[in-house]
Amino acid sequence: MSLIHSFPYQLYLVISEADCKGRNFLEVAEQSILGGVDIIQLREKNASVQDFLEKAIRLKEITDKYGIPLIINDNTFVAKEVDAFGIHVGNNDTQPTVLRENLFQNKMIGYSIEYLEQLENQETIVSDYLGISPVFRTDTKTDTVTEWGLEGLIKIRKLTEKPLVAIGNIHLKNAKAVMESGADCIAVVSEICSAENPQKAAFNLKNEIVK
Ligand SMILES: Cc1ncc(COP(=O)(O)OP(=O)(O)O)c(N)n1
Ligand SMILES: Cc1ncsc1CCOP(=O)(O)O
Ligand SMILES: [Mg+2]
Repeated sequence: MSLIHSFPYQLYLVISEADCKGRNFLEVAEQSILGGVDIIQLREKNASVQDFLEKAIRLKEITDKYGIPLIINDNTFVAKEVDAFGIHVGNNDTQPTVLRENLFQNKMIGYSIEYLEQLENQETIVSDYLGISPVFRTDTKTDTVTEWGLEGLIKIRKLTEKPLVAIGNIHLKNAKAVMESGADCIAVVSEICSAENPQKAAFNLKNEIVK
């Protein structure tokens, strides 16, 4: 299957209220957009469905204002309710083939790669981009399988033409090396959500990776 969506994004913010450490996550999101973030994923792992939905509705007002795509993590109900641009799923979530057949035909689907064998499965084929997860081990998400490293990323780049979103412990100092290893886009949580100045953090990252 050819690509459903093109992927003209280089800087991807993955955000939750908790990751913003007491700051207003909507303000962090807006500042990040002003700094150069191209696409945002709302990833609320511990919120109730109602709370997740309310957060998504408020965030969608901001992403719509700036024409930035909003991706919802894991939750198909929230993604449909807010008419999100897309959804990101991993091995323990509803699978991309099921999403494509049911209600997500025209939405962007991101799929996490934790095992090399996944590159040959049907889930990869129907997905719009692959999350290389994680490139480097991170305290932000500890239930991970493979730390791909730059070597793993280089290897995956040779095996697929799908857009690759690298995620996991990516910061200003290693962002360029990650892009040079074959990523099309870097995704970050803490580099922006924990930054003293999220707009500046996004701006600096974008400047570092833009080709
Ligand atoms: C861009 C991006 N890549 C990978 C992930 C991880 O997704 P998943 O493996 O489903 O883990 P959780 O995020 O659900 O904990 C991601 N969210 N975004
Ligand atoms: C959601 C996710 N998926 C793989 S690693 C990760 C968290 C990345 O967070 P950080 O950018 O703070 O390392
Ligand atoms: Mg998931």
